[in-house]
Amino acid sequence: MNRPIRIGTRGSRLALWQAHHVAACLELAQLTTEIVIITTKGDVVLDRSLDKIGAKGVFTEELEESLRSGAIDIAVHSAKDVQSTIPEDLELLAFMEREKVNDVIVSYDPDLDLSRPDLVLGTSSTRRKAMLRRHYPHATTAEARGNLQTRLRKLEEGQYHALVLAYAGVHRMEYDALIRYVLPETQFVPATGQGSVAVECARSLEPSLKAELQRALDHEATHTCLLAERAFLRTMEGGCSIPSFALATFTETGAVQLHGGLISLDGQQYLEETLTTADLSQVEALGIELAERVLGRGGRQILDDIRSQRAES
Ligand SMILES: NCc1[nH]cc(CCC(=O)O)c1CC(=O)O
Repeated sequence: MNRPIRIGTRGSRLALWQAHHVAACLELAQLTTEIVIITTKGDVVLDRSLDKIGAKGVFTEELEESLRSGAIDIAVHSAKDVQSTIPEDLELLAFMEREKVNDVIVSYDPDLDLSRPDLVLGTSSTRRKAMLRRHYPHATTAEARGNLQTRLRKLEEGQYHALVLAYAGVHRMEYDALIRYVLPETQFVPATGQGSVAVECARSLEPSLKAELQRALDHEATHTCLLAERAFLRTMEGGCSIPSFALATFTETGAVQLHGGLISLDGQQYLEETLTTADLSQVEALGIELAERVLGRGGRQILDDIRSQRAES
């Protein structure tokens, strides 16, 4: 191809890091690139928490429109922000090698004491809020919307003692020096897709170009894990506003282990399951099975409770 690959991205610093990462991988494969910045609803509406904006794909919709119109060839997302079901005419072409998956606690205070009774932690994620209620019941959580830089400014202004964030974003933005604790991924199980970058394209993109892009960008082990996690998420009918969690990893013998579940908003009910398959063609079935078990053991009730609590607020 003799014209540059047009890479669509949101304009936040983390999104741009991801887009430049994609561009660098494509240039290694002798392709030329051009980055096209696209503003999404999630970037504009900053005064409401994500579960109140409600719509699926608040960070992805405008990018998907640009794929359809041909204004861009590929769209780059944090894999975590990609809805569990994407439109028929689009496809996820690649999942890039995953960064460390953990959530971390970030603070300007090097002596931050997590046991202080008046602890205020900034987060807008329903999963993190619920997990914090479970593991740090003495802590209060406060909304922390906006991009990483905005959240860090609020932290610096003293709106919270610390923020709970994904290691991947903190590291990519080079704020490692502010990390006070790395939360164990067995307890603070990450959101589906956390730490990976997803690359989306139109199904109609030229097949030979698709194959070339995939060779340059896709990380097979990450892709396999994300298929399991995303099948789980789809079956949970979740979206980012439901406090479900799932993490797939490879075992030493090359099998895929999926650990996932659901937590109630108050952190009181916690359902988790772990399933393993050595047959890598069955990882999506593994995700579906895990979600069905969680739903059957009381997860359906937790989801109904969350829906009725939301309807009241
Ligand atoms: N929902 C926002 C979002 N989407 C991806 C990341 C972090 C990087 C990643 O997981 O890929 C973040 C911020 C956060 O959760 O701290």
